[in-house]
Amino acid sequence: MRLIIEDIVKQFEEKKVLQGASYTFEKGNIYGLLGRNGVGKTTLFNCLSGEMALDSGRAYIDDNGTVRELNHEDIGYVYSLPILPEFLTGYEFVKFFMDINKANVQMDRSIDDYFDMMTITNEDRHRLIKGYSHGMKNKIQMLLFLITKPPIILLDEPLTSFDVIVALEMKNMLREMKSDHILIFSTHILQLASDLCDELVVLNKGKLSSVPTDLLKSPEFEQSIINLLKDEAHVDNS
Ligand SMILES: Nc1ncnc2c1ncn2[C@@H]1O[C@H](COP(=O)(O)OP(=O)(O)OP(=O)(O)O)[C@@H](O)[C@H]1O
Repeated sequence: MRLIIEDIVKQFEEKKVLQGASYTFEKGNIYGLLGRNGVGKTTLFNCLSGEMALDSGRAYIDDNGTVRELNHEDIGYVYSLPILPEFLTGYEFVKFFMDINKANVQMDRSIDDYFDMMTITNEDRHRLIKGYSHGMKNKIQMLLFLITKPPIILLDEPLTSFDVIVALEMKNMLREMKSDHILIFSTHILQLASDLCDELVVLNKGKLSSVPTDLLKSPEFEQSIINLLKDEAHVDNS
């Protein structure tokens, strides 16, 4: 399966953000989306998830030669600031989520199995979400996608709020999930990007371009990325 985006354009009044962004993402890979503050990473995710309309361009799925338009059910979106019902416990919310999705989803695990996978303690799962830390809320969002298994998962700077132990658990989980999904996450942490990603994609001047894979593990990685983000010309090659 591939997610193909072609010439996506999005602007806010006079502000041009995405200016013909094109890229092909493949199942089985983790992609790191890099770009300077305000370059349009969240805007790209909002366009792909259907939360924002594109001005022009197209996003579609090619599933072994069968082509169809992307729809919102294909996407799981982990927001950098999670939006969850704070008046429910984690357990109540996940139970509710499983109930409303039970017609479409294979329920092969119990609610507790999912909490166990996310290493959320028994005590925490029965506390109100209101008292959860940012990282715990992110975990709950991730948990929802373990249930519905959308083919494409977008993560907007998700791992920044996790402590080192949880970040490691999440990294391992993303690695385990990747064979069945396209995972794209935005980050400003270069170490995380080089550690976790199979491919790095840079958003600069409204366009997407790939970072050569041999750079990922090289000692010059950080400096090269910094040069790339400073370099205005490289986007013309995308
Ligand atoms: N709904 C909106 N209305 C007007 N302008 C917007 C809207 N959403 C985003 N923008 C503008 O579009 C540009 C891109 O914003 P976006 O949040 O996508 O950047 P980003 O790459 O995710 O940034 P950061 O790395 O700082 O999180 C910014 O200039 C932002 O102010």
